[in-house]
Amino acid sequence: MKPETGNLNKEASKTDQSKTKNRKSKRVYPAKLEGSVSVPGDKSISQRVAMLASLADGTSKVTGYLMGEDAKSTLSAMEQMGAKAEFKDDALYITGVAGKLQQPAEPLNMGNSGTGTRLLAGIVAGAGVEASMIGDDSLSSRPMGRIRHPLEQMGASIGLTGKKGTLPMMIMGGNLKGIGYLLPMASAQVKSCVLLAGLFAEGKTTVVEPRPTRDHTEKLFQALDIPIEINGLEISVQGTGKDGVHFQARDFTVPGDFSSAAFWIVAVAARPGAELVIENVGLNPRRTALLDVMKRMGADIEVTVTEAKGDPIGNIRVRGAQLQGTVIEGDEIPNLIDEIPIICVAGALAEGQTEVRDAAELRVKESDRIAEMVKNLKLFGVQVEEKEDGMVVTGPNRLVTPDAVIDSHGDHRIAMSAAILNSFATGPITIDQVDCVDTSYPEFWQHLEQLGGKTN
Ligand SMILES: O=C(O)C1=C[C@@H](OP(=O)(O)O)[C@@H](O)[C@H](O)C1
Ligand SMILES: C=C(OP(=O)(O)O)C(=O)O
Repeated sequence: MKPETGNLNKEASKTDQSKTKNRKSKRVYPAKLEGSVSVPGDKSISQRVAMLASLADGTSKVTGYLMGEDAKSTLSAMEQMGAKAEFKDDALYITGVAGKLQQPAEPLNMGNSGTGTRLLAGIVAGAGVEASMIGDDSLSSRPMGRIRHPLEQMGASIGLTGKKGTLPMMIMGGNLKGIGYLLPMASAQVKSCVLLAGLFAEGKTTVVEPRPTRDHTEKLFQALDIPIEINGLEISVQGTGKDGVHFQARDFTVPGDFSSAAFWIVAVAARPGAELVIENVGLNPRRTALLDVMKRMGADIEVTVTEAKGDPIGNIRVRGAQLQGTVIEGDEIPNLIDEIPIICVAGALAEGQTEVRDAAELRVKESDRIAEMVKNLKLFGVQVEEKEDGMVVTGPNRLVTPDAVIDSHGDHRIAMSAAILNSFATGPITIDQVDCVDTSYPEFWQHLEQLGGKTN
């Protein structure tokens, strides 16, 4: 995609086919990683901004938008429904449809993005446009029944034509009514889907979460003056019903993605003598539980807040140490859900046991992240025991690069975790299917080299 053109549709429809057929691989060498880096824009926030700015009345200037595949797919889908997106002077300008989405002429191709699919399903159902959604192999194996259930309670009709409640998905909505919904799992995607549908519905929609999850949707509603009430785990939005959705465009700054920073935090925290600064990272407290875990494990971490208005943004300084094992469970899990693969790498290097519990959701991410991490850790000689809802890693382990190819199974976080794992090992490793890294962190390999790594 040429950022200048702003027309993302054709690119998005290309992503899937090329993703499954084009199995790019990377050879990654052991290295001491250190220095300073600035990670690209937050994936969760970028996608929510794309959706809300596309619904708004007027043009929003967005700085720091993630140019990763997931954020591009979501923006393309919004363009297919009438929004205009244009890149100019390093910023993205989105002109919204003032609440009136157009019927897309073609299926919305969501690529690899669970967030894009589930959140946008709520908007599409609420807005009453008829649309179908498709995605790549990984996305087409992920559960969508979790959004069908509440959306159908609100009055939409959701067809899932995949074998097991999976994509392709047909959405027919409109004239929704507000509901009260107790979320069966801690999922910011399901919460956001219901709140976004609720925005269009007649009456009030309330969701209750079992554990606190990332609150970017709520924060963006507040920033856009969309009435929302938050009482602990209970969140309500007043739907506009027949009056239609109306809110004014505004400018957004997307901070660096903490989940991308996590790879470098662990790479340095687990290596005594290494030092790193990561700049301009989003520090929303529902995203940064990894920092608490790393501190518990003995890492030396210093956070400097550079922007305190709204969600804090800041710099993270990490100094490496010999880590100690810890237990990660309960309410902490949703606030580090995407960081668990890389936490398991820290566990392999830590003294004693690192135990991950209550994380069965990992089995329905871009891959089964429990099974894939256990398999990869074992290949490197790590002592690890798989559990239904997590794993127990016993360390410290001397990591030996296996004489095997690591398959990412199309999962960006598995590919990046394997690269960091091997940075502590004995020789070069080949990681297969690395193109998935572009979904969240297209600059990852370049940054790995900038920090002293070697790849080819
Ligand atoms: O709402 C979001 O932006 C996300 C929520 C989480 O998924 P779940 O809601 O499925 O837990 C997370 O894993 C995903 O990377 C992004
Ligand atoms: C699970 C993830 O993303 P999504 O669900 O949006 O595909 C992730 O980025 O780790």
